Amino acid sequence: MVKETIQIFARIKPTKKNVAVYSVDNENQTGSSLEFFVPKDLADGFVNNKRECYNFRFQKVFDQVAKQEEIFENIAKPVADSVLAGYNGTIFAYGQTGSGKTFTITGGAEQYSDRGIIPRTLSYLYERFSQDSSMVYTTHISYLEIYNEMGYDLLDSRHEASRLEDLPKVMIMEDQDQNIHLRNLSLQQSVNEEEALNLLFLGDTNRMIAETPMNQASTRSHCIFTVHLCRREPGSATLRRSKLHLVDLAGSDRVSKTGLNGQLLTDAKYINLSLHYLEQVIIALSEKNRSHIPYRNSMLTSVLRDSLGGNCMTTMIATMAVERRNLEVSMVTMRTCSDTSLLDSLKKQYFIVVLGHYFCILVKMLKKEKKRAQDAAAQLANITNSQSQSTSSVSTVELSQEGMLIFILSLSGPKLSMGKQEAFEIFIRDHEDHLTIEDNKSLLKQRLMTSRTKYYPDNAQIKADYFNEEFDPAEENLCKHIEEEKTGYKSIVGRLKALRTEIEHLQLLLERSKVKLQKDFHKWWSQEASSLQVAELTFLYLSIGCSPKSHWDTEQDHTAIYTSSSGIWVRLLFAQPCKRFSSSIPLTGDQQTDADILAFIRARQNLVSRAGDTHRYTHAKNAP
Ligand SMILES: Nc1ncnc2c1ncn2[C@@H]1O[C@H](COP(=O)(O)OP(=O)(O)OP(=O)(O)O)[C@@H](O)[C@H]1O
Repeated sequence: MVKETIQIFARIKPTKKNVAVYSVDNENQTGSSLEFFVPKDLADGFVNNKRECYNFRFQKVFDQVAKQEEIFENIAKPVADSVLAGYNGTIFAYGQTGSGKTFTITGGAEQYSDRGIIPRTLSYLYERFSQDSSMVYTTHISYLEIYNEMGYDLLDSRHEASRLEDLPKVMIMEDQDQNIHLRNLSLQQSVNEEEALNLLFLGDTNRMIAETPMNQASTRSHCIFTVHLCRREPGSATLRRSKLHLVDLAGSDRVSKTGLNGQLLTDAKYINLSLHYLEQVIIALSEKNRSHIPYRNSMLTSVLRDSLGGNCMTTMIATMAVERRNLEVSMVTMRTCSDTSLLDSLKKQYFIVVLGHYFCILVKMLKKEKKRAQDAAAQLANITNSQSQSTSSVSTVELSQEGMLIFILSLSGPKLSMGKQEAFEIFIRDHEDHLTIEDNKSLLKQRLMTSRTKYYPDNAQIKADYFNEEFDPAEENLCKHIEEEKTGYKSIVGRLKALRTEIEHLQLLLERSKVKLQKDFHKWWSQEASSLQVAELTFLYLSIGCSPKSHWDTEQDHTAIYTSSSGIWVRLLFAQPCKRFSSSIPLTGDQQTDADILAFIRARQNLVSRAGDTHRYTHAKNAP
């Protein structure tokens, strides 16, 4: 039933002003293509100094006029059908912020016809249930939000009254068979379309929305609306379960271009990182024979793990805005999406590289031949001169016919034009008398044609012969070496990219740890403050116990030195600044001996430690 596991469509958001130049070709049998023309002198910001024409391929491209119904019929209905047949399915909307992801997945609020994929799919599913009396269907709905790598249940009734950080987080659990279970995510039964829609609306009101420079109501999180379907024949205990994930991904903002900062910037970093991991998973899935799929890198891919690839039907809708100012980002979306789907294009690129390499070799060969032919021509000119000076000697030419022909070839390039061929014939005729050429002219011509075939890659035998005869092994080694270097650099670049991603990940973790540390510190400090008061009292008591000749010195803000009359000193470290214990404070108290004072300090050490470990006695020894 499920033929293609990953299908990628493109949808272009209606735009009235400043539309970029593009064309859609849906007539092609192997898919649709979307071509963008980017003139070099685009005035409003995007300077294109590379190509002018960009072509991307998709399963189908839905241009600006496409209605929601058309999107449902072409994209969502086949996936819903496969879910009804018992397979898992996933539909994503991927694209720049403000490009129409939410409009496509959930729909617009202005008119009934703007209903998106979710309400239409629910409607379709319940209609199909009612038509099929041979099965008993049960549906449950879950609505998960992933915001900054944390999962939240959008159907949790505490959402409205609580802050996001106070809500229970959805945790990913994995059983022995590597099945994913989500703790704290509720599954709510919906017996009809109306109940399912109510759950959708409840979840939508709880979504994380913020105003960004690109979209007034931008979804800052990935939202996964899942229909859990269970069907069985009446009277049978055998259940068949399937899931349909309808995913509205957060917008792929270019942080440098969209002027984000603060929380929005942090959001964007999380969003881009998780989209990057999703992209890696989709690329890995589309590669045949790939054993490891990196699902665990992000929460999004972990949650969708059992509904991507394999028997599941995965559909991606690349949404894009085609205003000229959005062109650069839209092209990133297209590049991401079209590359992931059309792995063939990678193979084509590889073929082009190989071809390019072959042409390099060809050019080198031609240069060598040209040189040989030039030498031969010079030799010929010498002989002709000496012929005209001495007519008695027999005319012999050391020039190989091959070299001669190649000389002519080098004048014209691989395609010998008629003009050049005539010139060649005239050249032969003029010099016929001076040449001792065994072959006649027609044979010569025939050889010329044979020689030319060497320059075309279609005759493997000739090519092999030629390479054996003519190819310089040193040059070949050099080429090999350069290729190896190139491959080495490519793998280094790949590793660096992976490292950058890793660093970004670590930075996010670091930021999270910082916040946690700050929280912990505040908690610790409030407890500490009360115990400090006890410690302070102890210290005052200690200072009263000093003899008049002894004194206190503040060494730094947090340390003070007590020096006794006989020169015994103790350095004390305080959690709070202790300026007020300077020697100017008049000391009162009993005349105690140094031994008394040390015994006093020792006796209170436990007390002070118990008071919060704020005072630590670092030294207690005789002064030098
Ligand atoms: N095909 C469409 N037809 C009419 N209006 C559209 C279409 N696509 C998008 N819009 C409108 O464009 C605006 C932005 O769309 P939307 O909120 O769906 O973008 P988004 O990609 O989900 O953005 P974000 O990632 O920031 O959440 C909305 O007002 C929406 O109604």
